[in-house]
Amino acid sequence: MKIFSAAQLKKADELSIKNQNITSTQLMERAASHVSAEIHKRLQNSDIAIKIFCGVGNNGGDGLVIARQLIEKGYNVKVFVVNYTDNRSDDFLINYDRLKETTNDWPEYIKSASDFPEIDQNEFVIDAIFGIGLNRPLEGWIAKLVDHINYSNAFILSIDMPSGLFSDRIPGEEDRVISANFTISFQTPKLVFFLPQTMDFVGDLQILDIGLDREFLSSEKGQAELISKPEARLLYQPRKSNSHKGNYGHTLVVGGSYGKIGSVLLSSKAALRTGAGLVSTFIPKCGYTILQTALPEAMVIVDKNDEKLTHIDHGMDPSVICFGMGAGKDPETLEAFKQLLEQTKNPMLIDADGLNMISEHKELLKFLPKQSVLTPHPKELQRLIGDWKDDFDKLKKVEEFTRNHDVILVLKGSHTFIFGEGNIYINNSGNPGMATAGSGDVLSGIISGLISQQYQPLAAAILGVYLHGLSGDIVAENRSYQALISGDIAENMGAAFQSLFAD
Ligand SMILES: NC(=O)C1=CN([C@@H]2O[C@H](COP(=O)(O)OP(=O)(O)OC[C@H]3O[C@@H](n4cnc5c(N)ncnc54)[C@H](O)[C@@H]3O)[C@@H](O)[C@H]2O)[C@@H](O)CC1
Ligand SMILES: Nc1ncnc2c1ncn2[C@@H]1O[C@H](COP(=O)(O)OP(=O)(O)O)[C@@H](O)[C@H]1O
Ligand SMILES: [K+]
Repeated sequence: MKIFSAAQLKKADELSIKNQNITSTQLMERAASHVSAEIHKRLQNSDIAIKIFCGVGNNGGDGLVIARQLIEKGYNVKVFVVNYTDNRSDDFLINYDRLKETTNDWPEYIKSASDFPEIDQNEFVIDAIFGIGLNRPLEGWIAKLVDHINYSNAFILSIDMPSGLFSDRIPGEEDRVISANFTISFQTPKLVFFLPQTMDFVGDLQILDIGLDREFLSSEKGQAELISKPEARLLYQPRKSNSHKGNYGHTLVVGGSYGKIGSVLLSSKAALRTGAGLVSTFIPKCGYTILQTALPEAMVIVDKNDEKLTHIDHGMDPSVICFGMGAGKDPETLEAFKQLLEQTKNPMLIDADGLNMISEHKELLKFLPKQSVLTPHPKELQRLIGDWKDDFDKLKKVEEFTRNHDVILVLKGSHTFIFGEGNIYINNSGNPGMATAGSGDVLSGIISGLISQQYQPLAAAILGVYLHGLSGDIVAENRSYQALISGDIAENMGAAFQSLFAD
């Protein structure tokens, strides 16, 4: 699903009104009807007290329509107009009149802090104060109202955006933003719903299709693309029945040091479980018995050195080399890594200490094979590209980096971002149970396993990240977040592949 900017969404609204020959009031009615239907489905005529806070723009207009429709269904609704200005949008005014025709319990006006209503923690608050029209931080009593709502501990549903959240910048520390439990947003998600600095304001997220112009939505380039099952499915390449292991490539996993052989084991197992035809490992001697015992399906070649990598003379022609997990940064390992980079022409996957060595020796960047996949977590990224001002600045810097070095970059996190070929992809699978040692090693193996099967590196990164999260989700469902360990993610790849086509 594409992610659009506020300006693009406004354009989509205008085009839809023109091409569908409807008024903006009708579009608002349609959008808000979807929301009230959704609320009705969940509340099932409960007698919970609903307080709806409406701004005086179109987000407030949505709130008024939702109020009217819920009142018509018999819900216990109280409407408050957050009167931050005496100007009103046309559709606010139209829907204000319509609301008055529906109820004698007219909206109350909030013009200062003394007008704030009490909000009980058992009530249901609908936040329709500001949507994508917010263009400056909330001030004075409106900022206080946001605190008042947040501190009430009531359940908060935000319409389109949590009020106070900008669609194109990070709020400052002093800025007030509604902390929603649930956000229902129109047509497409907004980029800030996925950034680490702003995602917590959103709560659970639901996107409602309000029937905006299809032609525009499909032809316009988004700011980013959200990767869920339908998008991941499109990248999948079926296996031919008339095939053999040679068709699925050879993944060489290079890494490990004394006490960290497990990382190579995790990556190698993940590559095999993802479908690589052959998997070999190149490790220090101390890992030989461990690997041969724990993973008999993999071949093992060892370094001359017992405890670290010093000469990576693998003598093979692998489809892809996955480098760095547990490798350490010993000067001899650094030298061996440099030679490996110089010798390798195919795209590589570089993780962990591979990334750290590049960060400390930026001259290595020029030896990176084109279209290699780098998989940093945020700390590794900071070592690689330096500091950033905020998450938007980070996106810009990573885009520049991937362009300058012709690489794919997988920025791991609760929503992993994939950068490549001028686009940003945001992963929508995964869960906090995956915040556990070694889950990054498993991801490296999965992506490498896909590259070895001739997926393009960018497609391998997107599909690999999605499947990794999906596998983690299936494990967490059966075992809980706490009990999930990274080996489970690799073991469970079968269920992830099956689930890709299950519905
Ligand atoms: N046809 C349409 O236009 C549709 C619009 N929809 C709704 O319309 C919303 C956008 O509506 P608007 O463009 O009216 O904008 P908002 O309702 O988000 O904001 C209203 C106005 O408040 C002013 N404002 C911004 N920041 C402020 C601040 N800090 N303090 C005081 N005033 C401030 C701005 O002038 C802004 O236009 C969407 O988020 C969505 O909820 C939906 O009904 C779908 C259809
Ligand atoms: N809260 C979370 N939600 C979803 N995925 C997560 C979460 N925390 C971590 N992950 C995933 O787990 C992996 C952790 O990788 P990494 O930090 O390299 O760990 P390690 O070094 O232990 O292997 C990444 O793929 C990341 O996206
Ligand atoms: K809102």
